Amino acid sequence: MKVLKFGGKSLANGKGIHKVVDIIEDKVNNGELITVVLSARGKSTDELEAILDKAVRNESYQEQLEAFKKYQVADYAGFSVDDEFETLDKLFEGVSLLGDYSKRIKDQVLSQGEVISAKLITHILKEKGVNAHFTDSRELIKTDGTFGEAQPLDKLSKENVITHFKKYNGTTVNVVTGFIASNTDNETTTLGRNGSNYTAALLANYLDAEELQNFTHVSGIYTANPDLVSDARKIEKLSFAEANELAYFGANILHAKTIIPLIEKNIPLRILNTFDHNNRGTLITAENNANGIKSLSVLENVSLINLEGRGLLGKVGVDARIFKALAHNNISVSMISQGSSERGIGLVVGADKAVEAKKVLEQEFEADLYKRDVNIITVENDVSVISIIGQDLSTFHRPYNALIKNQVIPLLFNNTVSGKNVSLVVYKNQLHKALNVIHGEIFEISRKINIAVFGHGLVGGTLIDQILKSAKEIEKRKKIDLNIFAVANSKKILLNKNGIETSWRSDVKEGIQYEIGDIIKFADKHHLENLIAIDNTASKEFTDHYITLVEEGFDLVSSNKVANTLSFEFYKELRSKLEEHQKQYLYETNVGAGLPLIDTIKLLHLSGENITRIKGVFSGSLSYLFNTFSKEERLFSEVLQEAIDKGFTEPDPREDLCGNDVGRKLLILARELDLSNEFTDINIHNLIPENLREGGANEFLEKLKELDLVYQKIKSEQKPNHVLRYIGDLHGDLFEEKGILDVKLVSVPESSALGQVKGSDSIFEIYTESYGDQPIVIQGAGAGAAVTARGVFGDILRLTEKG
Ligand SMILES: NC(=O)C1=CN([C@@H]2O[C@H](COP(=O)(O)OP(=O)(O)OC[C@H]3O[C@@H](n4cnc5c(N)ncnc54)[C@H](O)[C@@H]3O)[C@@H](O)[C@H]2O)C=CC1
Ligand SMILES: N[C@@H](CC=O)C(=O)O
Repeated sequence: MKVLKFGGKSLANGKGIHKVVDIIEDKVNNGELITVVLSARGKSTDELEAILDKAVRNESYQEQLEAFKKYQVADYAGFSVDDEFETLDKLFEGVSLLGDYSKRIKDQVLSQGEVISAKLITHILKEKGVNAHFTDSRELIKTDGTFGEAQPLDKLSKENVITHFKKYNGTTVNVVTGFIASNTDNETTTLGRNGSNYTAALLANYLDAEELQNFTHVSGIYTANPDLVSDARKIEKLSFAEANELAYFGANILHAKTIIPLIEKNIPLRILNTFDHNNRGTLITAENNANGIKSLSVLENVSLINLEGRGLLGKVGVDARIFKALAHNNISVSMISQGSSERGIGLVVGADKAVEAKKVLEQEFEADLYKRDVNIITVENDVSVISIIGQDLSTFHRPYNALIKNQVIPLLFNNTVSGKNVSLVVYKNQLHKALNVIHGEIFEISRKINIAVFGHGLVGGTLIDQILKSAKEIEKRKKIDLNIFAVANSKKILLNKNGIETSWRSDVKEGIQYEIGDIIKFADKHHLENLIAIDNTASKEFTDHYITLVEEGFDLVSSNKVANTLSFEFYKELRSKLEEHQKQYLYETNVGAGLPLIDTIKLLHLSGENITRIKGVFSGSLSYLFNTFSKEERLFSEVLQEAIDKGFTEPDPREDLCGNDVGRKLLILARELDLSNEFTDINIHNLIPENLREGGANEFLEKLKELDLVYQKIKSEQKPNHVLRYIGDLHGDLFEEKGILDVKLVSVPESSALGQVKGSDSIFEIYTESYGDQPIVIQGAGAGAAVTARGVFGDILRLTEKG
């Protein structure tokens, strides 16, 4: 015999109830021996409770009661539950008159939900020719007299069940009311919330059932609640011990007490979906899983009570007093954690008990509060407990670090000594994000990295295309899901929590106006984790948002060099904010575009290698300009225009020509060596003649030809076999506070290392103490959207590894 239990959602009007009847019919037609246990339909129990509350306040409840009745008989001609409705009318009338009701009355009211449900299904089954028998569990399950949470009297109940099932057996399908029972005076009692599951487990136990099938609206037990974690996976098999842990820690389709009767008789429990009944669901048996399972469960309606006081230090019996006082008032503690100094003790209790718990503790510790041994007892209401079932402390650092990185700081955590379970208390408004972060970490599911791209010009646009093109491959190889949820220019933003599409260029035109706070709110609203902001602008204004972004949990990647070349004070402030919030800032493309320069210098410096000088052609655009102009008989303005058209220059090419861009790169390298130079310390040879320095970029571009004569003269005045190069040179005593930074145009022999540089290549000569006169040379394309975007992409991937 199999016991089938159907929950309220399965029995709701519409699709649900038909599915339930189909499942029962199918089993009967297959010759299976079954017993059916039912909950009240839809939200009937909650509705009956709500009507009761109105009645006791002497408010009008008739309309709600009529709606309840209508729902129960809807579409079922010939089905009558007049007796139950009459009972309800009388009970509500009495409660309304008295302005009071007892738990006994409440049990009588609520029990009608199950009775109506079982009667209806019996009626429908009979109409379909199934030999169904309505079975009122009050005649079978006998309990003690604790109304609202009665305990079954096993011996008596078992005898009743066996006698009943001897009489109604064979092809008869007993349709049993769940949740309700009666005491030895035959008064109605209930088994507490989730009581229908308990009824089913008791019947399975008494009847030595082969399996208990619990039909719900979900397809089994998941690694986390799928409503909160979209990547949650179904668990195929669980042991009772694991199920028990899950049940205790809030997996609301399991309840600890329902498992015990099954464990006793080794009866497998299968969690199934009424709406997808071909799915095999989750099977729970006595068999232990070799690898153990991991799952996240949540207790949402809890409060955190904190008892704080210096005087608790070393005092014996403080915990005992807490537990005794709370237990005396029937308040259960689901979690406790205390500092080794015993100065603070945190307890988790049900949210509905928090006020009472605080009062009880204040009474218990009245004298200690007076003596200031206890300073304060506080209640934090908006919290939830996440339990990582199957987790021990050996690998807990991974989800924990991920939480901190995502700015979810647990208020309290504890673990079990035996068994595997770590629980954390987090603020409720961070629950969704916390679950997703932990889930992504503990399962080998792709870790989602949520990226906001600011600036979608040459570099930004190329980067977005590169990411979209490689995202699938990266997910396959590295289990990282790169999700671009925002693309913005200075005015408009395109937002999509599930990631932008390849049509982003046209979509962004339809974007909305925004302020930086809107992106932060968007990320918060959609619980986006592992946030990275990418700055592909050349804007000073945008760098004003860096600190806010870091404070709001974003890592930063930037091709924009401005932030690293503002005042040294800002440079330090940004780094201290990054440290404070455990965020990263990567900017490999700031010097040398896609070349691995910053990383190399950082490593050399960190490993104690003394760098004595860095010299070279730092600008890709000016490299192209002078390499080409020196070699070919062409106009300076024509070659310059070519460098602009190839995307080598800054958005405003004057930034290259005036030396600022090379100056910035030099300053960035100097600061990597812990020098505290300011931009004003750089000696820059400005390539723009003074008469062309005023006015806007467009005006300048119209006058490019005026540069031709100037540079033709410089070119012709060189020594033979010499070429022009625009170089950066960081030298001086680099162990002092500041180095010497020069940016200048030089004429060098064509045969020298600098003289041989080609195309838009940059060359960096790094002199160190160990390498002596032979510098480490890094050379390659120093500008261009594709190489730069690739460098930014590299920084993003580096960040995902650090995470
Ligand atoms: N082109 C190259 O070879 C290299 C460029 N870089 C850096 O890459 C950055 C981007 O360069 P390009 O793509 O060539 O410039 P671009 O002019 O093509 O693109 C810049 C984009 O930033 C947007 N923007 C400007 N202010 C903004 C703000 N406040 N908020 C949001 N968006 C804003 C603009 O609307 C534009 O879409 C620059 O900082 C540049 O120095 C770095 C290394 C090499
Ligand atoms: N404009 C810059 C681009 C890279 O930083 C250059 O020419 O090098």
